[in-house]
Amino acid sequence: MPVSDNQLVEMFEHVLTLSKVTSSESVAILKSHYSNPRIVDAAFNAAQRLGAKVYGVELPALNPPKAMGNDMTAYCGDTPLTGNKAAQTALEAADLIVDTMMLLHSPEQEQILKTGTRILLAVEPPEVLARILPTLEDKRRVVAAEKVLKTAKKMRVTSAAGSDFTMALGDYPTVTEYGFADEPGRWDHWPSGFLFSWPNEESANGKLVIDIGDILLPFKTYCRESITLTIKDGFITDITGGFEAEYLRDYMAYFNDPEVYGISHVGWGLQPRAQWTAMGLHDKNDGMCMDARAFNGNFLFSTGPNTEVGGTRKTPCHMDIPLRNCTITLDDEIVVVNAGEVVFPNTPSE
Ligand SMILES: O=c1ccc(O)c[nH]1
Ligand SMILES: [Fe+2]
Repeated sequence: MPVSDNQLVEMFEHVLTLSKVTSSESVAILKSHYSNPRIVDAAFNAAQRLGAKVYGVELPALNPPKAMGNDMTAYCGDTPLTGNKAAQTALEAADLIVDTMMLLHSPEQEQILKTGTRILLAVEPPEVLARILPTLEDKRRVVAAEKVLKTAKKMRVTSAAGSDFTMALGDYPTVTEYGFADEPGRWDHWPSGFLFSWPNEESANGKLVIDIGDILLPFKTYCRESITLTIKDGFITDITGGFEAEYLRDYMAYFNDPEVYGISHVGWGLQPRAQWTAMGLHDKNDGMCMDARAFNGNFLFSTGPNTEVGGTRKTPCHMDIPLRNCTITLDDEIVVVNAGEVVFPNTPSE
């Protein structure tokens, strides 16, 4: 439902406070013409209320010739910041950047983070920002899971639908998203509440069944008939099923790039306030549907680029695919999700 301007400013004040913004800091509001002006204004006002030095950086939009649709997560790589050294310098000067235009996981974003600048992405509709307003409990829950994932050497994912997928872990970092950027050099996304890592190169093998009701992003569709993916040595080698499989095959083939079939980040959702059903209540252009990525107990896997963690796959085509009812096991013994229920670390869901 509609969120008032006043509530929006109060929420930004809450999240910027959790992000440890102080009156001795500078806050840059990064925007483009397609940013939500109400979010831009609320971020400006909230940062000023906290006494920070606030400034805006506006970048002209970039429309890559092969990009389709309006979901910014669909097409990774170059961004409106690419090549704009002056703007990047202005952004690196900030202690915290509120990104309302979506730098995604671009190389420029990584360079900015390396200077110690914090980045908070906020592009979802105000109703979603309100329903999944970050809390310290969100951080506690996600960080508790991070302790388990970051020491794991192997992940196995199974499901009654027929998935049986394994991979080695450890070569890439673990990334947490709990909704606020409270540590130097941290990127986070409000709203969120999940964590992920990447399979060691060429180690992902097996079968993943995208079952009825599972979600395909950026299509923003609930699968109506199952799709079976065969994965060999880190790459999808076969996509079978009916119409949904044909649509996915056609979309990925459009990029004419073998790297689109690479398995990218893998992890699970830990946000009880995110709902599997939420996507069905929004238009496709309302945002990127973080409910789908964060709902409690999903297995979220993705395809395509892995440059943000030093990988070599720079392909622009990025799919995020959250599955329900999976069992995720780490190192053959620690079950973190059992048939879609978060079971370890045992943390009370709100
Ligand atoms: O918050 C996000 C959004 C998209 C994505 O691919 C990862 N994390
Ligand atoms: Fe992703």
